[in-house]
Amino acid sequence: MSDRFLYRGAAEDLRANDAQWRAYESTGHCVLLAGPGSGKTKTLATKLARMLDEDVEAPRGLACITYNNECAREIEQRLDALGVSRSGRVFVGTVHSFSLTQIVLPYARSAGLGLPDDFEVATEQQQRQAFERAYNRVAPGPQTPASWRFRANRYRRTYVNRGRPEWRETDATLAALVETYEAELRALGTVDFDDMPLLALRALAENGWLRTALVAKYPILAVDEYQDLGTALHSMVLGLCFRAGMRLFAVGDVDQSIYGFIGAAPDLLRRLSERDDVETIRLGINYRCGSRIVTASEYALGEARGYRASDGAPEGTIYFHPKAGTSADRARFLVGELLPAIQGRHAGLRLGEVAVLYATASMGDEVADAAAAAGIATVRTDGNALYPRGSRLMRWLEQCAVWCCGGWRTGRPRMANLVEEGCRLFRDVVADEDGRVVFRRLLVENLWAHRDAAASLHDWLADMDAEIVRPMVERVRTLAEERETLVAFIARLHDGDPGAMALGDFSGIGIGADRLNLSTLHSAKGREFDVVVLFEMDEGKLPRNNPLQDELREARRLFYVGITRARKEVHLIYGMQSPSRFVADLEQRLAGSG
Ligand SMILES: Nc1ncnc2c1ncn2[C@@H]1O[C@H](COP(=O)(O)OP(=O)(O)OP(=O)(O)O)[C@@H](O)[C@H]1O
Repeated sequence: MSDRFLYRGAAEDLRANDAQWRAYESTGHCVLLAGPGSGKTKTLATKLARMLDEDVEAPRGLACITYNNECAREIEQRLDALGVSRSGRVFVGTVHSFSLTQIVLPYARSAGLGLPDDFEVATEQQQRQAFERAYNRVAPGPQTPASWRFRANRYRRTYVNRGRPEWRETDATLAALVETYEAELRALGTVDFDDMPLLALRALAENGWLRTALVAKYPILAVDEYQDLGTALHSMVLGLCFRAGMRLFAVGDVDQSIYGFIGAAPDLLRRLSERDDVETIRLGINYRCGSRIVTASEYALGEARGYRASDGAPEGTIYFHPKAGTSADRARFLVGELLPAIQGRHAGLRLGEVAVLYATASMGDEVADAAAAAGIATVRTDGNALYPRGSRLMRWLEQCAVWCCGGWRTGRPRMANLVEEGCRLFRDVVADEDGRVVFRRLLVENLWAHRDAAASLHDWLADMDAEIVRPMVERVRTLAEERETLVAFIARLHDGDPGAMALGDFSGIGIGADRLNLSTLHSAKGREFDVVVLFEMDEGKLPRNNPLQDELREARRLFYVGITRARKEVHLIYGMQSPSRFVADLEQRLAGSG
């Protein structure tokens, strides 16, 4: 089969599942409501490939908005596997990058956004200082600027239409604080992350020609993880799809909404799915989890959804581990007793197939310490990781490091893929064939000259930054934040012992096959493992003490997301005297179900 039609082969997997097939065959606005492991990403990617081939004529294309860069990568990789060629017809990225690269950067001036031509994305330090100045001017109250900043940003994301009375009436102080803060940013000639969708929305709302231009370029808009994307994206969808004529293909799961605390509003997905002009399809089979884990997950959620495991799925097991002592004692139990027992049960199980999930990064410190003491390698995806795992630039550099540490000999990763991903990262600079040739030469020369696993990581990164990243980022404003991550990491290495971490250590970080995964529950979303250990599932930790109703519901959904990451085994570890109400409830219900 030619590459162009690979998706038709992949579509055969969907045929036996009536709901997936209907989504694949849909012709109008379609919303796919899909529980964990139900194949929503698989269906979405196959449908994207089909729409691109059959419904949209080149040079028009389609845009797919995802929750974060990690999800964008996942979709890009699946599209690659389906043979979707990398022309400029497909946009895959976050709502922020869509707003910035497709609307604000190209049209800021003609859409009358009042930004200087050379506006920049503010660094974290500039944002913090701008907020402190705004805080001093508005003098909102006794708490710290940091706590006001969190609330102000949530307010900004929630009330996106400043023309409506709610903007000022709901909380006049927060409205004033936001406006003063934004004015401070503009005085520096900068915008911040949250500005991007808001500015894009304003540009679209005020300029009919811009909506027309966007619909001409992207007649189809796909949205993944809709429940987590918030009000700005929803308003954009309403304007572009239900007024300007883009066709919508949206995917999400209200039960997996875990970002309400920063302004996501799962109800928007529900409302979308209830519209008369939308075909709503629900997927009911969970292809990931064993049948007992599917049952447990519904108990954990506290709602019956009628999901079932696929035919022939193994049963799966839930284990409860109440343990006396401190959380450090429980971490040592996990590493010293539980892990060997798990590995004993599953011959050949790689550590990368096991994940330890917890509510906050500090709980991960306990496990990381215990693992380090026992000589077990870990890979962390939480706020205390060496750097944010979501950073595309860092992930690309990791892969470059793998190449320098022997990949050049084994062909894993292939240089062609490094060039491809680099071109994608720096796409505003490496725009045409000539640019690609120059970029390829630059990359090959640099990596070839740095093939030494024992080299100092600090020096290697500093060289990569000076030779490749900085010159590129100076011309790609969208990557300013990514480079900040890199610069901060280089500074951290320098403040420690610059020679202490070798390139070989860094190249191993990205390859988790033999490393135990440590992650917050939030960062585990969308991932899957054979065995999941939920660590510190105590009342007061999940949920936190005295939760508000909304917080309690969101904590429950977080618990649900954790359980549904597992294919074969779920382990719950908690203090003997303080099990979370979710754990106690689950144990009782499972006992009752026999
Ligand atoms: N029709 C199908 N037949 C067989 N396997 C399938 C089918 N649909 C999906 N799967 C498999 O089920 C697993 C989960 O699919 P996918 O990652 O697309 O789920 P998801 O709905 O995005 O999950 P989550 O919301 O939990 O992240 C994958 O391994 C996928 O290949």
